[in-house]
Amino acid sequence: MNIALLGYGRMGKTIERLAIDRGHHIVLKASSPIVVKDLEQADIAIEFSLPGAAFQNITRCFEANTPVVSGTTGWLENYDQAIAICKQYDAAFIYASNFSLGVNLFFELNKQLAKLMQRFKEYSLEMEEIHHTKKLDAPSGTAISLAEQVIEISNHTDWELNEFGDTTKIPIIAKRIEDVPGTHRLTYSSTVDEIQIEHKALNRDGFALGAVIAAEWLQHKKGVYSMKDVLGL
Ligand SMILES: NC(=O)C1=CN([C@@H]2O[C@H](COP(=O)(O)OP(=O)(O)OC[C@H]3O[C@@H](n4cnc5c(N)ncnc54)[C@H](O)[C@@H]3O)[C@@H](O)[C@H]2O)C=CC1
Ligand SMILES: O=C(O)C1=N[C@H](C(=O)O)C[C@H](O)C1
Repeated sequence: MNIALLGYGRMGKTIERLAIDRGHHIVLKASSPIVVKDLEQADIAIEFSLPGAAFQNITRCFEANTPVVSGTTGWLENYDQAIAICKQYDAAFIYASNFSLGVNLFFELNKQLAKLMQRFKEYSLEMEEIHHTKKLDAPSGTAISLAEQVIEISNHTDWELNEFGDTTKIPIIAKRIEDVPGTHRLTYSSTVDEIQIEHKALNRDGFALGAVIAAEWLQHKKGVYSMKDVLGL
């Protein structure tokens, strides 16, 4: 495939390496806003940029009828509008807060555990996410996805960042430590014990490989999909 990389930072560069290993060609490396014409050589776009840039990049792809895979976090207040534009142009789109196989398996584990725990009121839940100090958004997109999965199943009504006061809300503690690629941990605590699940990324290759696999899967499709569709979960 001819791939346009929209965003050529830590993720863009990792995706480039893995995509070339899989026999693909990089035809665009964009680090600033694009126009429709920039996409004319591309079979697909992979978008990992900044929260303030993602919506415009994604909608340019819809206008160009270039299928787009996006992993940028922190822009989801515009997600519904993006989906409407995707449908208007009969385009193709996958967004995931986390493209790694491991985190997508962890999402399934999280839902199963939340279902099991919801009857047992003696346990309270808290979540922790740890990322490198260059990360712009908090909490992470993955932490928000995990919280939304629990909220759908349990009596929690919302999540809150670095606050513990309201027991109806899931506290998410966001820590920033040099060079950490991404760790997510959920802890159910009672007065006598703790049950904990954790996903720890060891580097960025899992995120990048998942995005390339999603792009290969999306190439000849129309419509809006998720990593659940790609992985058959
Ligand atoms: N969904 C997933 O699996 C993952 C998502 N992410 C997310 O991906 C995003 C990017 O992460 P990193 O690569 O670590 O960030 P980064 O800061 O290393 O790279 C972002 C790049 O976007 C460029 N950029 C700025 N404006 C642009 C525009 N208008 N169009 C295209 N590029 C533009 C910047 O110059 C920069 O090089 C973040 O939102 C992060 O949270 C990161 C890892 C995995
Ligand atoms: O910014 C990052 O680095 C990451 N961002 C994603 C998120 O916000 O969940 C995915 C991964 O944890 C790395």
